[in-house]
Amino acid sequence: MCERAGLLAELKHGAGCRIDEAAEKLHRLSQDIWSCPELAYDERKAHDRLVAFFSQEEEGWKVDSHFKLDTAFRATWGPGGGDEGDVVSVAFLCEYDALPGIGHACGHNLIAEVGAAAALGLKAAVEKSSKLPVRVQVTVLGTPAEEDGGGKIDMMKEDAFKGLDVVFMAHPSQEDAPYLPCVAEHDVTVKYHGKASHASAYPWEGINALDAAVLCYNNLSVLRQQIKPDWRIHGIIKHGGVKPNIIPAYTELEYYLRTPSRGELPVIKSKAEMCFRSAAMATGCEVEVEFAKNMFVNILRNATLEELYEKNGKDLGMEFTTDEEVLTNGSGSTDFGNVSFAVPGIHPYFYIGSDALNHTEEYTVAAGDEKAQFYTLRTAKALAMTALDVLLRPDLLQRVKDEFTEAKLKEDRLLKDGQTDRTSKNK
Ligand SMILES: NCCCC(=O)N[C@@H](CCCN)C(=O)O
Repeated sequence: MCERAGLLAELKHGAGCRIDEAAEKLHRLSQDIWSCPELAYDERKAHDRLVAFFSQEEEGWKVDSHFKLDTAFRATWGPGGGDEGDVVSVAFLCEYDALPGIGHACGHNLIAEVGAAAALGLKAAVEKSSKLPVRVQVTVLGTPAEEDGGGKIDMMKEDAFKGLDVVFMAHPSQEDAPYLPCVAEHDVTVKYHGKASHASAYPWEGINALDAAVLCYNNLSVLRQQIKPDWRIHGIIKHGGVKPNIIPAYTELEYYLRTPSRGELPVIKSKAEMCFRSAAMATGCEVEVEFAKNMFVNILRNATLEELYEKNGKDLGMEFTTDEEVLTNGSGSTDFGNVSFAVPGIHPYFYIGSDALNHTEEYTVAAGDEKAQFYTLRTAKALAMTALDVLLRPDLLQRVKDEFTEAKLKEDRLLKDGQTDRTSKNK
C-alpha cells in the first residue's frame, strides 16, 4: 500500500472511531430535537441545543449562534492538518425543522445528527495528522426552514456559503442512494376576496370567495391532465369561509408547483396563474397571487463526489438501491438544490431501518427509533470518509471543482437557450 493510501485508510478509520465514541451523545442530540418538533424559522430549541453541543459539549469549535438567521448557526474548526498548502473548507449541513401536526416526519433530527457526527469524525481525523497536503477547515452550518421557506436560500443571499469548497448533507429515506432526483419547486398562496351576505336571505348581494377557491382547485385539477407526467401541482384550501349562512368573503389556497428542472418552472407557473385568475373572473372576486420569496431548484449533480460516497458507503456495508423507478422518478424538493449551484456538494439519501414513507406518522416514529441510529451514524461516517478522499487527493478536489463548473455552465446554457424540459422522460 502506498504511503498516501495507508494514511487515508488510517484517517477514515479514525473518523469512524470518533463517531462511534460520540454515539451516545449524538443520539441524545437527535432525540432532543425529535421530541420537541419545531416549525420552519421557529426552531429555537433545536438551534440552542446544537449551539450548546458545539460550544459546551465539544471542544475546539468557534460557534456563531443566530448566524444570518435567527435559528441558524455556524460552528467552525481549524484550519488544521498541517502547515502546508491551501486551506480547504468542508461544510456539513444540519436541518432541524419539523412538519405541522406530525412532528419529525421527514427525519430532520437525523439530518442534524449526521451533520454533527460527520463534522466530529472529520475534525478528529484531521487533528491527528500533520501530513495532509492541504490545511482543513471544518464548518457545520445549521440551516433552518427546509420544509417551508428555504432557509439555505436566505442564507445564500447573505453569503453564508461563501468560501466553502465542498458541502455535504444526507437525507433520511427508504433506501441508501448517493443521489435521487429532487424536483424544482415554487410555492404560491392565492387569496380570493369576495363580499359577505346572508346566504339564505339575500345571497344575490354576496360575492362568493369559496366558489372562487373551488373553481381554482378544479381548474388546477383539469390542468393536471395536460401537463408533463413528471410535473406536480398539489395544494390545500387554508381558509374556506367561516359559517354556512355567511357567503364567504375571503378564502385562501396554498399550492406547490414542481417540475424536474428549474427551467420548466416558469411554464407551470404561467399555466397555474391562468387557473387562479380565471376563477376570480368567473365569480367576480378580487384575487391576490403571492409567489413565495424563494424558489427551490433541482440539484446540480457531482459524479465524482457521488462515486466516492458510494464506494465509502459500500465499504461500510451499505447496499445502494438499484431500483430504476426510485432512481429516476422525481421525489420532493430541497433548498440544497440552490446550494448545489453555488458550491460543489452531494445530498445522498439513507435508509433508517424502516419502510415507512416520509411525511407520515409512521416515519416520525421511525426517525425517533433507536434502530435509526446505526444507519444515521454509518451515513455520517461515509460523508466524513468522502471528505477525507478529496482532502488527501488535491487532484480529486480539482476534479470535483472542474465538474461543478462544467455542469453549471451547461445548465446555465440550457436555461438561456430555453431548453427547459431536458429531464422529462417523454420529450
Ligand atoms: N427530497 C427531499 C425531500 C424533502 C422534502 O420533503 N422537502 C419538502 C420541501 C417543501 C418546501 N415547500 C417537499 O415537500 O419536497
